[in-house]
Amino acid sequence: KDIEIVASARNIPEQVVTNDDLSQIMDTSDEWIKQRTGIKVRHISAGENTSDLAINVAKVLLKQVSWQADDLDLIIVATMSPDNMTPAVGAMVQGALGAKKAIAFDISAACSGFSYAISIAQDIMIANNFKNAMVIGAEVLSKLLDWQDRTTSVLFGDGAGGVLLRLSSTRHLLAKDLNTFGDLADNLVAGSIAVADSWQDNLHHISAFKMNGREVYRFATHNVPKSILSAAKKANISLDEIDHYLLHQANSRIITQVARKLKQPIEKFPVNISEYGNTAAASEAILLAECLENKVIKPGETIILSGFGGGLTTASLIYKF
Ligand SMILES: O=C(O)C1CCN(c2ccc(-c3cc(CO)ccc3Cl)cn2)CC1
Repeated sequence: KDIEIVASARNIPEQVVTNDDLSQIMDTSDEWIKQRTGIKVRHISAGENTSDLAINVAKVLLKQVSWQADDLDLIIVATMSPDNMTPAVGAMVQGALGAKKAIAFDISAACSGFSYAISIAQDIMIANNFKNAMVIGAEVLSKLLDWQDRTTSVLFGDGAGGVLLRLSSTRHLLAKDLNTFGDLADNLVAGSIAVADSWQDNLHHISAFKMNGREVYRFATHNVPKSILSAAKKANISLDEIDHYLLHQANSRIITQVARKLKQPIEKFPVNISEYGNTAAASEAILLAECLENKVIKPGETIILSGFGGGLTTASLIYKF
């Protein structure tokens, strides 16, 4: 028993914010952002919250298959920017679809979240003999950013993507390598809700994104190749047998460095960061949906999905279409 990806979709806010727009409100430049990150524009919510993007993805996914909403057994949303502590975005999607049979919840693993969620969906589906699942990565990071902090706010964007999974008798998810480095947790923090000194004065304040960019960058260049090699070993395949490397779109220079470290041609590494910025848990979902829609990924080909970021975490999945 295994899982098979049978549909993919993405939903991106219409509003585009350019690097020049940002240089009007903080001390940065189109040149610096493009050169250091690869980002040209990002899409920023004009009022849509994370659940709105996730529900849009869910509806497009169901349109692609003949399933009804109440055929769904499981809905998992990976997000670090939910609408609420409760209800979960997953539950809001379940309610909006009327998918009454589905159990639905969120998982929080930042930029590794989509890969963690697919891995967890596979385990739950096999353990419970669920026939299908919907897995979505959705973020409205703009609500968490400090738009005066040029070291973080220029890097991120909003968006959502997702897949439908079906229980399958043929093998597809050849290996998974999930890791958490909690000792490095403080290097990427967003949305902290502090406790007031005296309980009746609770602060109702959520903290903005804070990142030790140098440390997270170093962490990624060191641990992403390790995670990919570990997954390839578990799948008993060589790196040359992987047709496409879909890395979390955190920074274009990291992608180049990982390709060089793994001695794999850069053509195997699709990049769309120039259009979206870093969309955390939505990043891999959007990239996967685009690569499937543009037929970059062909039937029978093998890909690796590799997420890395907050936690700190890494997560690599090897999937054969
Ligand atoms: O000075 C420069 O060149 C700066 C140096 C710092 N940079 C960084 C640093 C870290 C990230 C990052 C973020 C996440 C969060 O999802 C996950 C994974 C990564 Cl590797 C992205 N950019 C930008 C260019």
